[in-house]
Amino acid sequence: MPQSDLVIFDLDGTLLDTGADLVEGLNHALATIDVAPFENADVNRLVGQGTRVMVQRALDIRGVAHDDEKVERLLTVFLDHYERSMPGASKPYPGMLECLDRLAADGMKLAVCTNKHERLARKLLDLLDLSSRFAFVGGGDTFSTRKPDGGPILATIEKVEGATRAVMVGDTHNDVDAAKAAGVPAIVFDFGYSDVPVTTLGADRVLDSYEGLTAELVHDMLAD
Ligand SMILES: O=C(O)COP(=O)(O)O
Ligand SMILES: [Mg+2]
Repeated sequence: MPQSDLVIFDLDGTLLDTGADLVEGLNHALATIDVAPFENADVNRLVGQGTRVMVQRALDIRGVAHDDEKVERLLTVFLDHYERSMPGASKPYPGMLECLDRLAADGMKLAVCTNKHERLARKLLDLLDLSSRFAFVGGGDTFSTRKPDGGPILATIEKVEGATRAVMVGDTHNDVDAAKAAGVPAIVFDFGYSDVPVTTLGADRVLDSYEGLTAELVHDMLAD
């Protein structure tokens, strides 16, 4: 089996602009208990640790007391609505498809490591006709830990046959911290859902568009 370099992508805020659909689904769930809706711009303080944490954060921000049962009930309403509405307005960021094409043309393997439920991630990628581009897709419930732990990154590398070295591409501290914990170089995009300036995250490279993500950059980073 020839060795391939692997580029691991985060999903929400990195491959796909999913924020409006996540906020819409959240608002649908919150409306059932008369909690005021959020704006799309609030996605940065809500998304990142999976949908259960998104619901908990929303209730915390609104000052609504919650127990496991309340969170579970809202999560079920959210998931049902979100999944039925897919793909909604979720779409690739500009230049993403061309980027995947050129990395694959260079012989690189591609994978997804997201904190989104694996089922939701796979379904969304299927509906957008993107699944065949990835050698492996793992979600927040695929492994025993989730980002910012390094485990999911190491497990993703193991799952992709022939992959020994990888670069992680993401949008938040979860991605950079997970990459560091796994000993893998990190690239962050500045157009995603980080709640702090991405320049403070400690990534090896900060990019403002997919145009800058070239096979040459990945080779350089792996050679460093
Ligand atoms: O759904 C989330 O909360 C985070 O998803 P991500 O890891 O793909 O950014
Ligand atoms: Mg993300």
